[in-house]
Amino acid sequence: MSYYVPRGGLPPQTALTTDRARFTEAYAVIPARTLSDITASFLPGWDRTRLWVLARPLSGFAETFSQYVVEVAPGGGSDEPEPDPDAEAVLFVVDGALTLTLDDDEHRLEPGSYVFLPPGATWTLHNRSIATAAFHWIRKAYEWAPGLDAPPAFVTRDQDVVPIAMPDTAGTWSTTRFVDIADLRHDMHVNIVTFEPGGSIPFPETHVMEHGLYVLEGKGVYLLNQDWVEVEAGDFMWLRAFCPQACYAGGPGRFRYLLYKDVNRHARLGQSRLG
Ligand SMILES: NC(=O)N[C@H](N)C(=O)O
Repeated sequence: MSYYVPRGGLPPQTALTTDRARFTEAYAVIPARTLSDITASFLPGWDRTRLWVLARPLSGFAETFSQYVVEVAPGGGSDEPEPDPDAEAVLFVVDGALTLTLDDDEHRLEPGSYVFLPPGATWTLHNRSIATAAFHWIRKAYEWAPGLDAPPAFVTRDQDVVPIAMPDTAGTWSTTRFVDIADLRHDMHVNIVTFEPGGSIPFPETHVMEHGLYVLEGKGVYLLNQDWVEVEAGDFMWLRAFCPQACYAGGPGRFRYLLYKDVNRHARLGQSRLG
């Protein structure tokens, strides 16, 4: 498996400023080279760590998630990584080696490692190696549902999960699912979508679920609302609810992205006009 790893820095002064960056009512595109030193920030409680915030709720409670790419230098990390007791999270490692403690267990994470953390999980994360490590961190306020507990934490790897081919696509479009879709304790899915060259989403999927799409590998052309946008490894797309979406994989290799999606809960009701 190979995953794009942002390196920061700054584009050279000779670079053109035209790029594919977009911010519209329905979606945003953050091209890979936008993850420069200028747009990095730091977090309280984290040592020798910087991050790029790719997504966050923008208009009150209308959006559901936040997403970061986090870079941890040797000796860095956190003993108190998550300040919000309601936050659930997925961590997906793209570079280097990290040591996770989860309750009393220690896990060595490597590129492809995937961690689900329910709200209130007891965890720490450190880089005890001599090289920089990087991971994606997707966070959401967990929505409790009557009669259901929060799902348990787990650690797995992209390499160990068999992708499920979409029907009638001859295997050119598949999804690596890290949780059972029948497990309604989960209110978010973070999957990896893979297209072989020539694979496509051949219709404008339009649905209430929001998305964060981080391109891990390859390139493609993506329909976002009314616009076709070329995207490549390291680019991030933020899609609001209902944003129509389709794509063609560009080849010559696979086109893969990490996909966030909110699922399995009632739509919040608007404010009552009665009384
Ligand atoms: N843009 C996407 O990859 N969307 C997925 N098919 C999905 O919504 O599950």
